[in-house]
Amino acid sequence: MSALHGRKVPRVLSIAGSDPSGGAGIQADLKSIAAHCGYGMAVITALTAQNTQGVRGVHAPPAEFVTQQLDAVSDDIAVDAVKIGMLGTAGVADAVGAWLRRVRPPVVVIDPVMISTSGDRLLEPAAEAALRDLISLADLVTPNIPELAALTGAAEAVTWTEVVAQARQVAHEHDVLVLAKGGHLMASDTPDALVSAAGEEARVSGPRLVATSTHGTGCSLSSAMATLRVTTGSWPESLRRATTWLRAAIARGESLGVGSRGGHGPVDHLGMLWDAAGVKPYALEA
Ligand SMILES: Nc1ncnc2c1ncn2[C@@H]1O[C@H](COP(=O)(O)OP(=O)(O)O)[C@@H](O)[C@H]1O
Ligand SMILES: Cc1ncc(COP(=O)(O)OP(=O)(O)O)c(N)n1
Repeated sequence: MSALHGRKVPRVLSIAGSDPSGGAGIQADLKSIAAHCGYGMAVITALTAQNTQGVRGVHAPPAEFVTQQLDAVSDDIAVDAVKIGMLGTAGVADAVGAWLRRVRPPVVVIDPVMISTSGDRLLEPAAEAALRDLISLADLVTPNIPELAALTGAAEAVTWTEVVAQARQVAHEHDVLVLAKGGHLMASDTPDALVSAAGEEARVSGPRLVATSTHGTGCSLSSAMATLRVTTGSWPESLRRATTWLRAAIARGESLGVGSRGGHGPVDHLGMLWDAAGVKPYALEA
């Protein structure tokens, strides 16, 4: 961490795809890192043409150019934590894996992005093996329920017990800590838990918010976890702080006025900070 005016600032690199509508991917990660007082950096693995309603197209850069971006950052800057999101192609996933083996930042979080909530593929099927290899290099992996099913080969979990069982299987097979997420359950609460091969290590839960502003929640949570792990040194404490923040960010997402044409809007990553700091950026009152 760098020391700035007595503060320790985590330098956090997001390796992910771009969402031009600003709610998911690199754009969500940078806002989430900033909301947790980190210095955010971004290596772009894919360009998507998407908005709050769905993905219209994906454009992948050559894998060599992803390596060039990664090296440009790590040759110059000490990376305290890395968050890996959408990888798109097998070539890009392999390039990220090769860099990770060479550089290995102290904290590595992988959000195994495969399919968006709108149902669009963000990882080509041929890249799934490369993604599995990457997971074994991570400290924490953060699959949602469909991603857990893809990783374990099981049917999608419908109960929290099934979620935890699948997360334990991933933890065992990849020797990694798993953040199991209950966002996709048909339940009145939304449990999230850190799961090792031995079982649940820490759980948080709260009532399910009646909200449409859930685009990019997985991206925002995983980059918050990467940043907070550097600051707190503890995964359970990172989970507690990240989910408390995320719930508030979901609750106030609608006030952004983004996604009001029938889509899933983004969360409000930074509004709480502005309120807490007494900053009044909006010309609401004369
Ligand atoms: N309606 C909701 N109310 C409260 N928390 C939610 C809601 N939907 C998702 N979350 C939270 O958002 C985070 C991401 O969860 P999830 O939707 O399962 O993953 P993903 O965004 O990767 O599909 C989790 O912390 C989950 O508990
Ligand atoms: C560029 C990009 N990366 C990841 C996602 C998926 O975002 P996620 O946080 O899993 O949430 P949903 O958008 O699927 O709800 C994405 N859409 N775009």
